[in-house]
Amino acid sequence: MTTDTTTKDTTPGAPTPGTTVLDARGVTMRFGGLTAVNGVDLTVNSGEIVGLIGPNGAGKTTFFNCLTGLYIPTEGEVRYKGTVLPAKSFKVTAAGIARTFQNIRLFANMTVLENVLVGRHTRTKEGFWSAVLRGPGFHRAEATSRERAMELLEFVGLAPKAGHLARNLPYGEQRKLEIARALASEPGLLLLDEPTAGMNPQETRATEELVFAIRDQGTAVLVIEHDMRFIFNLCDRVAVLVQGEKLIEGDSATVQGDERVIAAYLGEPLANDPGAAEAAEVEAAEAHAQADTTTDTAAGKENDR
Ligand SMILES: Nc1ncnc2c1ncn2[C@@H]1O[C@H](COP(=O)(O)OP(=O)(O)OP(=O)(O)O)[C@@H](O)[C@H]1O
Repeated sequence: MTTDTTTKDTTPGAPTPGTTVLDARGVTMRFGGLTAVNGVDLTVNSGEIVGLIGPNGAGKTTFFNCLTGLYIPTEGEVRYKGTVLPAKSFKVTAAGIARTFQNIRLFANMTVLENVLVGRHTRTKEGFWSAVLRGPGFHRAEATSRERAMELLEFVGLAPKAGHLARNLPYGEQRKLEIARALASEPGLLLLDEPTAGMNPQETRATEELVFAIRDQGTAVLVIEHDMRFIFNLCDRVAVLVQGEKLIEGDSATVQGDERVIAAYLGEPLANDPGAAEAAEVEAAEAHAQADTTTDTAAGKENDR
């Protein structure tokens, strides 16, 4: 795996830096009466790593699910390279968006190599009969897939463990394998949902290098993460979700220094935030009740005399 964090892909056919890969507009997702994501706009350009942060329950994973066809947004539109995405996750993967999940979802009893090969299926043109009859076309395609899968394992540093069962890998390597499997579909955009959750500092640092290398190979990245140091080191741009709405978006320095972001993480009420009116009402009611109790107590003391 290369650890060069500065070079950009200059091979022919690589996307022009700065072109829009993902364009999400007004994405809203409601579950009954709960609005988990509310009118969120977000773009990711080629050559970029964009971070999506926010407190627990802010709507980050729901937004990811809207991007990958797992959920059909109640409102809004998601375009990948200018085309509106189909509302089926396998079609979204075929279009060029791959993802990893918050909780590792590997095929535990398959080998490391087989897990990556599963990720290749959207890029394999051989059909059902070819697989059943196992003709020369099938064997050629299988050999190409294995070669590409081994390249990816080399890239993430797991080639020596290609024959191991996935369940026997240490945690950090299982996360790497998930990334390799996602890359096997040759995505133009990779969505990572909490890629460093449960990792030690060395594993987190290695993941950072891996994400830079993925970006340098021409894949744009959108990443959800709670580890702020990781996010602010890694991302060109960071968007903050709070209670389903985008609070702010900017470079790491801007977002890190924004008082509203700090307040959102500390749980302080924000000016103009979605729950501010209700919080103010509750506070006023509590203050009123407190005042009544004080008066009653004073009056009681008066009557006791
Ligand atoms: N399938 C669902 N049905 C009903 N409510 C849901 C569903 N999925 C998520 N929610 C709710 O939507 C809100 C946003 O949840 P979501 O998991 O997207 O937040 P998050 O920012 O990813 O949180 P975390 O950082 O804890 O993973 C939460 O109130 C959650 O309970």
